[in-house]
Amino acid sequence: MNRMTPAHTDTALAFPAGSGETLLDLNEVGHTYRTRDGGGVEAIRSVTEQVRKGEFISILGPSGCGKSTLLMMIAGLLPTTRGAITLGGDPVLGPDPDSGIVLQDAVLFPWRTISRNIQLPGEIAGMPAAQRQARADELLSLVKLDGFGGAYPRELSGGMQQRAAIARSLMLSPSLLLMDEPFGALDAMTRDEMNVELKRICLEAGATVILVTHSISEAVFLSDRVMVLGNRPSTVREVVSIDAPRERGSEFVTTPAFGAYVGQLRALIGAEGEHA
Ligand SMILES: Nc1ncnc2c1ncn2[C@@H]1O[C@H](COP(=O)(O)OP(=O)(O)OP(=O)(O)O)[C@@H](O)[C@H]1O
Repeated sequence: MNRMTPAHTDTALAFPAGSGETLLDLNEVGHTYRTRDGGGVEAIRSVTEQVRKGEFISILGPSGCGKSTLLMMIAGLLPTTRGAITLGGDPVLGPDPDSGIVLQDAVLFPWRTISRNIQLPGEIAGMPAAQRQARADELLSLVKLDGFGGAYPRELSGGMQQRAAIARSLMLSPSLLLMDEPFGALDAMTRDEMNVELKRICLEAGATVILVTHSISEAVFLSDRVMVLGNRPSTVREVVSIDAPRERGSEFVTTPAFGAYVGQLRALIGAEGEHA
């Protein structure tokens, strides 16, 4: 299985979004939760979509429509009850080191230094110590935490902790990075800064990313394509391509194109959908 190679800036930037081969294939994927009374909650009815190597995809939709459910199925943390998912051509049947995941809470171990937190997936995978440390140093630099490897999580701000969590998710160079509201707990200004950073990190790492967010503006800022889900039981309402240069600075949000995409997505989601 091809793995994303870290920090190959030139290659990643020269590589236009979605020109690569299919990495992730969702084929009529659905999930119905079984309830204790023997009934069921159909969260996702049917999603069919292909994600190509190097793409950044956001999933938007009304609260409770099944965004996290879909992400957990892609991560192999929740089984599909309908359809099938393949990653790099292989069926997703359980958690796979080829998928890295970042959640709203950074979930760093407080008794481990930042470097040792970042190295954890490498330790679990049996990576030799020297190789782990070298990779952690590389990642600390990628997420601009040079010099903080020996610090403990409590010594870092929320945004810095999330950057450490992103670095940890990249430890095993996964093909796919899955993110569920990674900056949802941060204040608005830090969140904007983190989005600029995330865009840079993903382009430098050549990452393929699927992001669940409630924020329309975040989705437009970061994505090559935005998948809009409808109300539960969900299907894909529309997939909107964001036709803008892949390298985006904070000035992108002031452009008419940005405003037009935000308006289009807000109309698609409807009043119940979202905030920004
Ligand atoms: N373990 C469970 N058992 C039964 N129903 C569940 C379970 N987990 C989630 N659900 C239901 O499935 C639906 C989809 O939940 P999910 O968390 O995927 O939605 P979401 O779009 O991520 O929500 P939000 O935007 O509010 O975070 C919801 O109606 C939820 O109540």
